[in-house]
Amino acid sequence: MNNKVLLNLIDITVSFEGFLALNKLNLNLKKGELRAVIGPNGAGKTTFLDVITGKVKPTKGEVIFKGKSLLGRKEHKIARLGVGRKFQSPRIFENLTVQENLEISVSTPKSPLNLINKNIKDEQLNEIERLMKIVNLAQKVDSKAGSLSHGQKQWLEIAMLVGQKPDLMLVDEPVAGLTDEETDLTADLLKSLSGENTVVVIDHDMEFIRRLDSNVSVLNQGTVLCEGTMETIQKDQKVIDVYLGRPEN
Ligand SMILES: Nc1ncnc2c1ncn2[C@@H]1O[C@H](COP(=O)(O)OP(=O)(O)OP(=O)(O)O)[C@@H](O)[C@H]1O
Repeated sequence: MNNKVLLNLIDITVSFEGFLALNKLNLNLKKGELRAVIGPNGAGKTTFLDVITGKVKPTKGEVIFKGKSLLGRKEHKIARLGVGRKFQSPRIFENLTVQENLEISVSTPKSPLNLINKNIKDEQLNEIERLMKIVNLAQKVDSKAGSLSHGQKQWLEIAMLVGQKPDLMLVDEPVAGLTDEETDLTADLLKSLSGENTVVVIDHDMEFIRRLDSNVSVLNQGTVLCEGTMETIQKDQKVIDVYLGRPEN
């Protein structure tokens, strides 16, 4: 892993008709880093992702990605610059096979036409094989994506995201609704992707976050309350008061 900063959020404020969803949020990410972002409901986690992807325009502040400001850029331009996002519920093509879904993700330009024309190069087929192994779906290549378990659908979508080779992967609540075993496998998968990939993961499941073994940013009321290893944040009284001390955590 190198120490190059990939993403820099500086004093980001987002106001929704006067309500501050983000309030002078500062956060830096290094290339190759895996970062967990946690915090109580309404802390601003989704808004934080929305600012990076360009869905929400900050009222104040600056977002620097690969040395360039993202402010004022359209969502698709930011995606093209190398920001990929996985939403909470899988957005896969249920009627296509696992292989076909991955063919779409690695095809350039991205279009189902490339799939219909079987416009897939050898190196892309190799990449698909590699991705299927990473997410443990090699036995399911010809299965319709719709027939996969919820966990397998999540992994397929993660593989599709990796296949697009983004410089930054944003992963929103990947383990909601997964079994304990699937949750552990998802943590191991995301861990294995870091180094090569820079990954931000948002979730509420503390066992999952612990297993990621990454640095954690705790958001509260639109700002970073605490940052550090799981050990560090668990001992922080502010974090205990606003988040970890609550019975559901
Ligand atoms: N478009 C909007 N208009 C007004 N308020 C909004 C809008 N989007 C979000 N908010 C408010 O901003 C705050 C932060 O919301 P956000 O969804 O970012 O929190 P979160 O940490 O992702 O919460 P959760 O864990 O529940 O998903 C919340 O109080 C929410 O109600």
